[in-house]
Amino acid sequence: MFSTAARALASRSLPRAPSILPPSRSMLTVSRLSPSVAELTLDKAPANTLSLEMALAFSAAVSEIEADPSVTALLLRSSSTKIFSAGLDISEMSGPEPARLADFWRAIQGTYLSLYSSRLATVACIEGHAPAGGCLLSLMADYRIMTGGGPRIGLNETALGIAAPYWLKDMFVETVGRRNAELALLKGTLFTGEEALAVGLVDEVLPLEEVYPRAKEEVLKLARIPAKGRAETKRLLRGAAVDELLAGREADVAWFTEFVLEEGTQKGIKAYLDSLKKK
Ligand SMILES: CCCCC/C=C\CCC/C=C/CC(=O)SCCNC(=O)CCNC(=O)[C@H](O)C(C)(C)COP(=O)(O)OP(=O)(O)OC[C@H]1O[C@@H](n2cnc3c(N)ncnc32)[C@H](O)[C@@H]1OP(=O)(O)O
Repeated sequence: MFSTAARALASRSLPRAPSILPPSRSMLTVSRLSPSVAELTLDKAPANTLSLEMALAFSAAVSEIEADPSVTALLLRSSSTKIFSAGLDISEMSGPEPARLADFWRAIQGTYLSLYSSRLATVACIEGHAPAGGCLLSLMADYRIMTGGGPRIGLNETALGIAAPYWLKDMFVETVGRRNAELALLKGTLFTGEEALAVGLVDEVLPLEEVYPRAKEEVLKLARIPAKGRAETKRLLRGAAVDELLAGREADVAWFTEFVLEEGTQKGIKAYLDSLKKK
């Protein structure tokens, strides 16, 4: 929906090196809820983490869905009711090969560029945990419905000793407001559904069994809103943020790779990965 030039720039910057595997569709499934509504299901056990291949497959799937003019809306969900997505695949950042690490970050940027700028009406059905990059995926949607009680959502980067990139931080600030964002980002808060609703991070909270039916109902409703007006409104709301990342994409890659490759960061990443595996 954004300018053709911006789109071309976005796709030209995606990894093209021969060492990169082609996007695998086995980590995602795409189906139709109705002739005009697609459903994209994250299906990468055990935690739907965003590896390089997963991030590439995600953007490719969104672009493919968007390329079909009969589709006006998209429902994003997970095949697991326990984990929506556990965020970035931390093993991509542990002892990484620098060129792959840079491609990994370009691919993560690509997930944002593909969904946040989408012409489609988008709903995230968050039945399970959505920390960090999992929260990022849901923030790129237009509407979020989450399970109450157990699962957590939020940007916990600070608690892990890292910082969210500016484009993710900005999307969070836009969603929950400046003060709520400061409090949450500085502490690395992971919210329950009810807490997330109170700060505006999600739009509805329901018992698990009601989340998917309600998300389907909402996306089918949003699909009926006139597509052209919606697409232009989204461009007016989000275009500047998307253009800012497009213009500074490689600087953002440099920020990320330098930070991750530092010795101290590597020690922290390894310790965190080990703690996850020992759980
Ligand atoms: C952390 C340093 C990163 C440095 C980057 C530097 C700067 C960049 C800043 C950019 C922003 C980063 C955003 C991110 O997304 S970083 C990732 C943050 N994610 C998390 O902290 C979530 C970690 N996971 C959990 O807390 C839990 O898994 C859970 C989501 C609450 C679910 O718990 P549970 O149901 O108990 O499942 P398990 O914990 O047993 O997990 C199953 C399985 O999956 C592996 N796993 C989970 N999360 C990740 C992950 N993010 N990356 C890689 N692997 C992960 C976990 O180790 C288990 O594996 P095994 O079955 O083999 O034991």
